[in-house]
Amino acid sequence: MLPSPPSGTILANIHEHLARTGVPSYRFRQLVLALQQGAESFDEVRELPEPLRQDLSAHFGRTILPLRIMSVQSEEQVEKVLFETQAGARLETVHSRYRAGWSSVCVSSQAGCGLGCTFCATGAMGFVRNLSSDEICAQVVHRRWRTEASTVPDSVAFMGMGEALANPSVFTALQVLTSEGFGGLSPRRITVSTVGVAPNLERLTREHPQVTITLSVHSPFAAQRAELIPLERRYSLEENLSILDKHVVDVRRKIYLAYLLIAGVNDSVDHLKALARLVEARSRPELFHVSVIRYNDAFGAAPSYRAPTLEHVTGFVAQLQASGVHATRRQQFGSSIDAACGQLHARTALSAPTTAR
Ligand SMILES: C[S@@+](CC[C@H](N)C(=O)[O-])C[C@H]1O[C@@H](n2cnc3c(N)ncnc32)[C@H](O)[C@@H]1O
Ligand code: SF4
Repeated sequence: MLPSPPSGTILANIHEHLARTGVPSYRFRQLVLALQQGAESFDEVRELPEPLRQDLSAHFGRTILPLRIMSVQSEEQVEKVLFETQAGARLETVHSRYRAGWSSVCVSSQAGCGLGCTFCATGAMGFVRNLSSDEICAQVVHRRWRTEASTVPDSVAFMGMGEALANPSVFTALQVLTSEGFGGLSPRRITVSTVGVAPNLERLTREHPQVTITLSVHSPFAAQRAELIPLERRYSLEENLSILDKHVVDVRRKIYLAYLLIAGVNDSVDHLKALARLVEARSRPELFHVSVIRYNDAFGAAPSYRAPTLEHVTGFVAQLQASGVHATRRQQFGSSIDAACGQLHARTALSAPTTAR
């Protein structure tokens, strides 16, 4: 027996329509199974009788997935896809394949972002709109990254375009993705990265306690953090950290603190020491892991920003470790096709040939 799909999703609307028109519930199960196996239109669900397929197409349109591929760019194991929603908004999704067949998808939660962080290409675009839960889930289950072995990628990161915790539909998407019978993904394999929308961070810890959380820190000093991440003025780093302090005690799961290194801006010894003190002050410091990110050139970001040298990044990580902080450098791929952290701006179609399928 399938659980009822979360309301507001296309699955819920189909479920309701089938029940209202007296269609037996096993037809809905057949449809969900076909979707999990890659069907994208009602026509493709051959298990359903033709009149039912026609009725569903008439009510919901031919395509079940609400995204159309506009262009694809690849670099080694990374593929960036520019999608367009049915309403014409554009967003990018990045799929990576690692050794041993592991794959990961980095999804967008918004078209653009309204939070205006000064180092981020998506922030420079401004806010276009929140993506619906269907548009978010469609990025995860898209048949482009389906393999014979699995219908969904091994892990999902909300690290694409937008601030996930500024979009309430992300909560519905998490429900769908983690529900047995629908996405079926382990919440531990989902990461939500946020600059810290405190009330929704608290909600995330309550409703999805097993989801992995990354909080973007980027400066241990409030005044500077507010320059880099204007949302600091509304929800401070301290407020967000105190939510996480409680959460780690409750769930004993690792929390990631992202620290973006920009040369000459936030990479000094004073920054390092203050960051180490910030971690030491946590309720369970051993459960906080600092993930150091080297700045990627980002379209529309402050022109003076530069990436520190690799040696400097490695040294920063080593010194954090020497201070007793769990820290590593985040490996990044795809920068030559603007697919790395902070580089997504959904303008690929202007320069890239369409190789959609
Ligand atoms: C694009 S954001 C999306 C998730 C969420 N809005 C956030 O900021 O945490 C994902 C990660 O990319 C980082 N990022 C943004 N701009 C970057 C840049 N130019 N270079 C490297 N990382 C960047 C963010 O700080 C964040 O840790
Ligand atoms: S870093 Fe995250 S919150 Fe800031 S502008 Fe970019 S997507 Fe938005």
